[in-house]
Amino acid sequence: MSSERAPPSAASPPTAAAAAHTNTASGSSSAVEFSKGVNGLEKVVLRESRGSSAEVYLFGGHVTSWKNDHSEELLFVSSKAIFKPPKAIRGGIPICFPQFGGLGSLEQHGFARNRFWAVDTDPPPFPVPTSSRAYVDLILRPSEDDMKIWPHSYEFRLRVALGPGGDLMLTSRIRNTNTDGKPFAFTFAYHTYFSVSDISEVRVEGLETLDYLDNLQNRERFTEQGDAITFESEVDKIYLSTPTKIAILDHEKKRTFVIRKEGLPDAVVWNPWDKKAKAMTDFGDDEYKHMLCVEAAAIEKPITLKPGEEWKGRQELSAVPSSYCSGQLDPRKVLQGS
Ligand SMILES: O=P(O)(O)OC[C@H]1O[C@@H](O)[C@H](O)[C@@H](O)[C@@H]1O
Repeated sequence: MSSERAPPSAASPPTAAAAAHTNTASGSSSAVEFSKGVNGLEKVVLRESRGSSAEVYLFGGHVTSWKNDHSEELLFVSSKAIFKPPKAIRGGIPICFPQFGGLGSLEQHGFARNRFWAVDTDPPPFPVPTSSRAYVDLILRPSEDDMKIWPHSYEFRLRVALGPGGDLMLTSRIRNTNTDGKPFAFTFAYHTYFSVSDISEVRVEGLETLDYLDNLQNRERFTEQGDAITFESEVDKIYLSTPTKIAILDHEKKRTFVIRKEGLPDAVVWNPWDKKAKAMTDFGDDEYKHMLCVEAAAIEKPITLKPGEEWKGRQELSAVPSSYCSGQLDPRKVLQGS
């Protein structure tokens, strides 16, 4: 197993101010910078030399921004998002753990998204080194109060990395550290809110013909028809045993998002549409038109870990220009290409 050299800031103390640094010699910003975000919440800014960037809040271990090298925001965050604990931030990439949705006794989507994470100053090495200096390692461990609602000891390590080409990679490593010999089971999702020009101009490729559980119909099981998925009303589906690549084609923006995932067999597709949008206090009435959640997840078969065991779940996002409108790009090639 090869070991990985940490970038200077990843080894810095977790206090934001102390860890922030700037490359004054070149005048350019450093790859990893710690600063204060909305309402003084601590955040980490990742920057790649070609101009792409990402932001991660320690509250929730929550990615709130991912920009390409033209400084275009690729994730949706609601203009009404409340950056105030304990409510999870509306948009970006909330982490759903140890429970997806209402599938258990815990609060909706579990508690990881509204806990304060710490910077992990000494993460165990990855088998394959991250090919970027722009990354940060975070860690979540249970508090005493957490143990009362979910009586398990664990270490949840999250690496957020920005690749040289602007790809955004999230790797979660969850280890059972119970000392009582007990296994635990959990469900999980990277609840990614993609920014889209107009939901009615968007299609999702890669989920056709698959079985799904419809959250709008008591999670009854259905089979998707052959056509690519388009949107004209509320949707809340858990697609099962999905391929490792899913594409979101935004015709109007001429942009395709590609989601690559490992260890996450399921994929949730969610858009609240107009009625639910109005019912959410931290979501603008018309904002449903400009977002789509496609969530790499492990839901149908919960992950079980014995003490000492570790699970890894990874998602990699890229945004590529597409000329699909003019018929030059076959969406299937997006899915089949490497
Ligand atoms: O409002 P929350 O808790 O962030 O959840 C938003 C949505 O998240 C999706 O993942 C669920 O499938 C939906 O059922 C849910 O409404």
